[in-house]
Amino acid sequence: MTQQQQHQGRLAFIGGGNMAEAILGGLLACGYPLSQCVVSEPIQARCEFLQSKYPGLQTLSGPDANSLAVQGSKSASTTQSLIQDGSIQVNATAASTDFAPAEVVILAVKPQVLKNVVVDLAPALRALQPLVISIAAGIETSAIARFMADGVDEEALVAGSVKLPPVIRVMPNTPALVLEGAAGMYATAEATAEHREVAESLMAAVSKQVSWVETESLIDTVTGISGSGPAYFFLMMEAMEEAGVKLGMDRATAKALTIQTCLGAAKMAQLSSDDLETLRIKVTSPQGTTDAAIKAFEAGGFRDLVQKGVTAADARSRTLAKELGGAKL
Ligand SMILES: O=C(O)[C@@H]1CCC=N1
Repeated sequence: MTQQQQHQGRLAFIGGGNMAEAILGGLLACGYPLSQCVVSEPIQARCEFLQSKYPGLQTLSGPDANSLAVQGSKSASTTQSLIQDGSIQVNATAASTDFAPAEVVILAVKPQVLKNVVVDLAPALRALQPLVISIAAGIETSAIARFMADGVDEEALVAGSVKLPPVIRVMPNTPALVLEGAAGMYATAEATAEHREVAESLMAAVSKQVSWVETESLIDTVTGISGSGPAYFFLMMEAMEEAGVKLGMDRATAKALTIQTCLGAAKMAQLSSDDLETLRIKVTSPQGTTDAAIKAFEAGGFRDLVQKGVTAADARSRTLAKELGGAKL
């Protein structure tokens, strides 16, 4: 049994966008049971798309969809009545409308709506104590804890009479869609070793690289490197394709050569025991063609530019944290 298959508990995805789909698709590809997954997604057309792609998947849409996804449905008749009163639509095969409360809740909504979503779910989360995994960029675990504590006396929290669920923050990236993701993870002190293992096994289904960071601020740096990173490589590839076209090559050839070069370089970097600098030097004959290109890049301040780009993403992640998580409820 692979590590990815170890945890097979009830999973609730809150938000059914690209990243949720990537994680779900990867888990199913690794043998995770479809009947254990439920997706709450406000856009009905998106639910239908997910249903057609993953036949039998339970998707929920409507005002109570998030809490139903977390709390589960005690019986098919409960679900039926919810459909009849029009407040919720449950798309599932009749046999699987009865589902248990979530053991893991994956918060996969845009950072801008995370606060409202978590505040709405707060009583259910406190009652059920699932492992909460957030993939929202920029929202700190302390903010998520504050949203989950909505309406609770500070004293009750301090005294421990009200407990908040453990939170693990993940910054995945879109190559997860093709099972080649890279993810950074941060766990709060409340998360146990078992919680960490569950979160890691879920993310490992779609990520070839899963790295834990010891301080939460490093999640902002993960965002600057691997979260936003695919776009940097796409930009580089766009520029190389364009350069080929300007030099007289047809676009399709320039694109294909660029993509395979990027893939080949990444694979070499991954498989070789040489460091990145040595790999570069091995391609670069003295006074040769690569040497000419690298000199042009260095003269244009390439490294400094990359530093600036990564730093800008890191800084934006920190600003998002202040904008979206900082305000007291
Ligand atoms: O650009 C963004 O805000 C998100 C976070 C990392 C990748 N995309």
